Amino acid sequence: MNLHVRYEGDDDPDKCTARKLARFDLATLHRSASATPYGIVLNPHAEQALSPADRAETDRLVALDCSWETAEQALFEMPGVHRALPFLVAANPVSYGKPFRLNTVEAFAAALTILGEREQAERILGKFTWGETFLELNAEPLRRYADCEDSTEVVAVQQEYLDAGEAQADADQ
Ligand SMILES: C[S@@+](CC[C@H](N)C(=O)[O-])C[C@H]1O[C@@H](n2cnc3c(N)ncnc32)[C@H](O)[C@@H]1O
Repeated sequence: MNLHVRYEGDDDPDKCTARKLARFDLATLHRSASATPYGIVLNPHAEQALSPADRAETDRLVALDCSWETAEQALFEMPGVHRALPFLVAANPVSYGKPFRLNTVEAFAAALTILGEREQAERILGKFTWGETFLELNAEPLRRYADCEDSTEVVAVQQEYLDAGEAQADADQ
């Protein structure tokens, strides 16, 4: 799939995973929403979860690279099919262990895996020392999401992980 990034440029450029992908010609950066092509927009505020059914939409994936402080709903206003990623855990050094808080390359890799493009997911993560850890940490949920038919099934699988997390938190109290 073709990877596109609406690049806001307000995060540490040295740690920016989108810039690194672009340096290796693995993604294309766009400086404005209007310059960003239509695609499946990876948007944590979206109402619908990404599922394998979205493969039929387009062969373009779009992420918004900005700091989490500015990642409000309004910044995501761009044309496309907006989808949230289901429960997955970050493996990058900035947000290690945090659910839903993936960086750009992790979000692309998760989406590619759910959409059946596992090799491309491995290729982009291969540029980061911690990249393989993301696939290891999330091996089971990624496999299960990729086996789902549609968004309703993905949400049902996600619920199992959320419930398990709550039960663990209760047991720890
Ligand atoms: C907020 S930026 C932070 C990027 C970071 N500066 C970097 O260098 O990778 C991460 C982007 O990945 C995508 N993303 C992350 N978590 C997501 C989720 N749970 N659902 C949908 N998209 C997500 C979104 O496009 C989001 O804007």
